[in-house]
Amino acid sequence: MIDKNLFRINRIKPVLIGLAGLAVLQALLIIGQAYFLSKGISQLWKGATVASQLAPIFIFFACFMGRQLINWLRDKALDDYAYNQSELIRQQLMTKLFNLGPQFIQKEGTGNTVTTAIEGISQVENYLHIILPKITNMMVVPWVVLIFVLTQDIRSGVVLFLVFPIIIIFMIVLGYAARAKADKQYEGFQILSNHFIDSLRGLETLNLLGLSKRYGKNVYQVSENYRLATMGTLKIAILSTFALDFFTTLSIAVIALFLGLRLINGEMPLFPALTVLILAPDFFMPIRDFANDYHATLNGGNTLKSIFAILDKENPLEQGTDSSLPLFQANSELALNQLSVQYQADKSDLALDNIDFNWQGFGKIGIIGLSGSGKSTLIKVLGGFLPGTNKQAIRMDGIDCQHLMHPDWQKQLAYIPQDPYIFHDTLRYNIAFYVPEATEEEVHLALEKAGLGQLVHSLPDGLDTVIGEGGQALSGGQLQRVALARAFLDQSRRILLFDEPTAHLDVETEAELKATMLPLFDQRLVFFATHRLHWMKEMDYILVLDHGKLVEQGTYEELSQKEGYYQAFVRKIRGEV
Ligand SMILES: Nc1ncnc2c1ncn2[C@@H]1O[C@H](COP(=O)(O)OP(=O)(O)OP(=O)(O)O)[C@@H](O)[C@H]1O
Repeated sequence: MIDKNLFRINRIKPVLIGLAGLAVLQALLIIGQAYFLSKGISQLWKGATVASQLAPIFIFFACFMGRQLINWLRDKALDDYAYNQSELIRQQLMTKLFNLGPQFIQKEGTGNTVTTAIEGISQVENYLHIILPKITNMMVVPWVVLIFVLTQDIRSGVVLFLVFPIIIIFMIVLGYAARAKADKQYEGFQILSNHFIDSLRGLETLNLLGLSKRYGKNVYQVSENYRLATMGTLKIAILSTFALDFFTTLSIAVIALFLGLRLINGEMPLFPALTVLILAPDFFMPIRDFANDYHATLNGGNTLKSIFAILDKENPLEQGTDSSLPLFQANSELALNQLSVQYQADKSDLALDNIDFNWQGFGKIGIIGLSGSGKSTLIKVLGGFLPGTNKQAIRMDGIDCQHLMHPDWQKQLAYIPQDPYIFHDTLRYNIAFYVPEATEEEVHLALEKAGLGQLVHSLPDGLDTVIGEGGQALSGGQLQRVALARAFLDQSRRILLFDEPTAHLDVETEAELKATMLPLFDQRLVFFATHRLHWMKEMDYILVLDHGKLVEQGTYEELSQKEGYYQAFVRKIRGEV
């Protein structure tokens, strides 16, 4: 019933101890309130004047105000605590997601990860804020009240004591049912998020194929399933609230009945009877509060569980990052030693199979092969997104490592894929992304080199024009130029990784872009994956991949003169075979 994950929150123990202290104080104030109210009323009943009862009435009000004050102080302290902790969890989650890399997000679904990181965190904040005081109150207040009731009237105390476990059992049973429903609801929510983001991404394709209406029905069905799951959770929540209210009200009525009968028979004086009667609802109040909010916070609890499940995931790229990696320079050496890559540990398929390759200094290395041959996978390994299967898969200037996910390495890289990521931000931010401290002149120079000079002048706000999703639309070629401008701006990034950068550009745009790109390759280590043959003439060395194997390597001249895989590939691409 009480979420174990809560105990993993930072500084939770002192907070729980503090809240328990406040709960004891609350309980004493509840008792004080009932005691002095009953005292005043019973004295007035006996004929005392109002003036003579001012002291108990005043203390009653003081206790009442004290309770409100404690609630206020507690809420304020918890506001800060819940906010700070949820921010901390968000940071931990983001760091973990960066460490787990793009493969993890691909597997989990972007929508799911985004929902967890954005919406989920605010649910966790709400959850912490609500659930912590409810738990401590439920653990403390009823018992302090019960001890006092026992001192006033043993029989009523026993009734309260006996009813309590029945209510707890009810809560547990309904809690399990609610959890099962909430899990289903959360699952529905995740499917809905993934579905929604996928639909948005594919909207253009769906429209082009005239399938948007049919797909709309699909979206409706997914959201309908989510609605049904939500209604199921609500039904259980309402049922459990009803059951709890019914049992607690019944118990209070039983106590009131017996107290009334004993009062009529003269077996009990008015003061203790009234005190017990006033205290009985307060005995049940914390558990009712907990149960009511339990359902409202189930999503927060579920999110916390799924966040911790992500945080607990073993970081595949953590080992072997201890030693620092040197800067890649003109005499540096990079070697791949029997590099193999496997996407799914449970499957035997290798995306790269025993690749051996040595390189010294700067230069341009073309990676060529048919679709699925492993070009992108090799680029991902070189970018540090994927590890090799063996511990010495990569050797950088004499340092062996299983992967290159290392800040020392990654800060030397510029990665230019087929669809470079453009942030919804200004053109300036997007270009100065690697070097935020770049001056206006430097940004302009990089833009000129990348062939974007004219574009900037035509944009409404120049460098401050917002691009990316929802901003000023740019063509595929212009987006590639933005990515190139990033690389031009940061001269310290000496390793360039291109993954089919021109794959979906037309021939003219590609030719223009090529002229822009080639000067960038000077004095850099360039890996250029493509299946467009004309790039190979510009390369110093070529790697030919086939089904994950490095089947041939050499200079353009060497490979062109040999009747090997490269020639076979060229013929295939030209449609000669
Ligand atoms: N995320 C992934 N999970 C599982 N398998 C993958 C994943 N990405 C690629 N693969 C598999 O790894 C192999 C190599 O794929 P890769 O994308 O590296 O080839 P490629 O040469 O870049 O292809 P293309 O030219 O079509 O981009 C393929 O068999 C592919 O199915």
